Amino acid sequence: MATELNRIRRGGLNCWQLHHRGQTLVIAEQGAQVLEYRRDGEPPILWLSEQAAYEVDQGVRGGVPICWPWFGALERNPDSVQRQYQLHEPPAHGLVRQQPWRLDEEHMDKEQVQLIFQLAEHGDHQHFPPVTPTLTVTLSNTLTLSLSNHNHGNRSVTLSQALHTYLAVADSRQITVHGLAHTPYVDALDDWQTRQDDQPLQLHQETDRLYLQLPSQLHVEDPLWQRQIQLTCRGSHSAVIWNPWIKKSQLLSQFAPDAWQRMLCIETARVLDDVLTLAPGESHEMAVEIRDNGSFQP
Ligand SMILES: O=P(O)(O)OC[C@H]1O[C@H](O)[C@H](O)[C@@H](O)[C@@H]1O
Repeated sequence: MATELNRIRRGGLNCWQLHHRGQTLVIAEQGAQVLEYRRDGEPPILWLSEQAAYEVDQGVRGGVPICWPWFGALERNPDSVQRQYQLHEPPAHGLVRQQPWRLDEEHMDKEQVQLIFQLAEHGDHQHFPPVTPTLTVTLSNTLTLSLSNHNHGNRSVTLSQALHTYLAVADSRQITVHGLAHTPYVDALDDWQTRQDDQPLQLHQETDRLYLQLPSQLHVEDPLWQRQIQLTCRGSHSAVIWNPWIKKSQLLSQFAPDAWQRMLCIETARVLDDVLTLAPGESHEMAVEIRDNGSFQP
């Protein structure tokens, strides 16, 4: 099929659907949230909840929500991030997941398509720092998401952020994540203690870890789907790995009780010691390339 970009509706949300080089990508304007990424005839690369609600003012469970200008609970962020906001009940994962974004630029050729999204109503939000976030989505035979920030104010700004990537897996109990051994992580489920493993990660229970000092490449081996997904990161040395497992799944919105078996979040981030400080006039780019390497030798 030739390259095609169409405006579509998913429930109450305006979205863009892109077909290019045997791949399909769907992006909601709300939150500039990538919802789907798949190769024709193959299992999806990104996980999207079968219970997803496509409603205005509600983040969609799955795909790649953008967490910005803080990640997770604001009170768990370093003081340099927290002190910039005086909010009564700050929402988890910042301020832009439910905001309208707009497609500002599109560039297409035979090799790749690039879509550039900007926040639509940046100036109207009194709590935003003087920083413009931009999401650039590049689809070649891989998907690259790049979140850039430009400080247009006259004071330094510190923020935390994440591309909260939900990967689809055949069975989360069977996968192995390479690249995490000997890397310190903060375990959000164990009193925020710092730990380290000497083996590649395999999941046996609820997992919520903030890895620091990461290498630029991680690999997810999925023996049942006989494929390896490679994540290559730029402009980030931290990532959050999350799977809610059995009990927590029952508390989550838009999440089937057994959906934990079909997903794993690897969230390219700037968190904890890796938060991002931008001087006036400074810009920064954090990107993740998601590549399906196909089959691998176990
Ligand atoms: O339910 P949400 O606000 O989308 O957050 C979903 C998850 O995001 C991250 O991975 C956090 O580390 C988890 O603690 C959190 O539960």
